[in-house]
Amino acid sequence: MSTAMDDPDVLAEKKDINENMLGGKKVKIIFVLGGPGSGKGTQCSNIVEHFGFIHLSAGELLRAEINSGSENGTMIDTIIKEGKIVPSEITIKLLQEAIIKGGNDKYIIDGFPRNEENRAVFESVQLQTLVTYFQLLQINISPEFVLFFDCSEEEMERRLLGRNQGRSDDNIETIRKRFKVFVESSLPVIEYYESKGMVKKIDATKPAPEVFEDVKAIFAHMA
Ligand SMILES: Nc1ncnc2c1ncn2[C@@H]1O[C@H](COP(=O)(O)OP(=O)(O)O)[C@@H](O)[C@H]1O
Ligand SMILES: Nc1ccn([C@@H]2O[C@H](COP(=O)(O)OP(=O)(O)O)[C@@H](O)[C@H]2O)c(=O)n1
Ligand SMILES: [Mg+2]
Repeated sequence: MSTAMDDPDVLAEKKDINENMLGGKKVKIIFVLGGPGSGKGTQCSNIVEHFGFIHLSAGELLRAEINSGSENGTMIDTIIKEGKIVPSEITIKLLQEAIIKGGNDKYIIDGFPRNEENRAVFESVQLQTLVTYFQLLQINISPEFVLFFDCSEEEMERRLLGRNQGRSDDNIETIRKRFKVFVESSLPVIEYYESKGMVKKIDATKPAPEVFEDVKAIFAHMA
């Protein structure tokens, strides 16, 4: 019986993905979590520079989606301004597209999963991905580990108010809402990974170069 999987175009695309993007290697994923302003983006840039990962920021992908004028843009914009979490299907689709486009075998994903739904839907989509169309993609279902930047709210607030990137959510009213969402929805995800012994916690209140020394020690052990 002939299926879509036998379509020559589909087969050619699968072959390209396998040969050009992944070289038969498993795709490794590390989640970088921490409150708003804890320094995720800053340290991810350092990790890219020193350890050859591709950095995907869920928040940046969502902001790019707003700016691209996509049909979901207005809805995403409203949710971000309220400090709430965008439906997982949208964020995961953007992440998956970026992973496939990235053509690398190691990714640091920053700001994701931000709630239990993010985590559960990502796992189920990865499972489907493995057994259906992208069976050659071998994306691991669970991250290698979770890097958690632990920082006080007082310090995070100071950093966000000084970030000056013109973000619609870096105002005191939205910042307070984001802190609440972090405590109520994101910390439980970190606790979940902690219960599995997968969290590497870093004191992120220190100056950025000192934080990177601790990050380096973790990644050096990985190599
Ligand atoms: N360790 C640090 N100490 C002081 N300021 C920092 C530190 N790390 C990052 N920053 C600054 O704080 C702001 C938020 O950092 P960012 O990396 O964007 O955090 P996140 O992605 O977690 O929100 C930025 O203006 C950044 O330059
Ligand atoms: N997994 C995610 C990540 C971000 N977001 C949204 O995007 C906003 C900005 O995320 P971000 O990671 O860029 O923010 P920071 O923690 O870097 O300050 C969040 O406050 C959410 O509204 C989301 O809905 N789901
Ligand atoms: Mg960020």
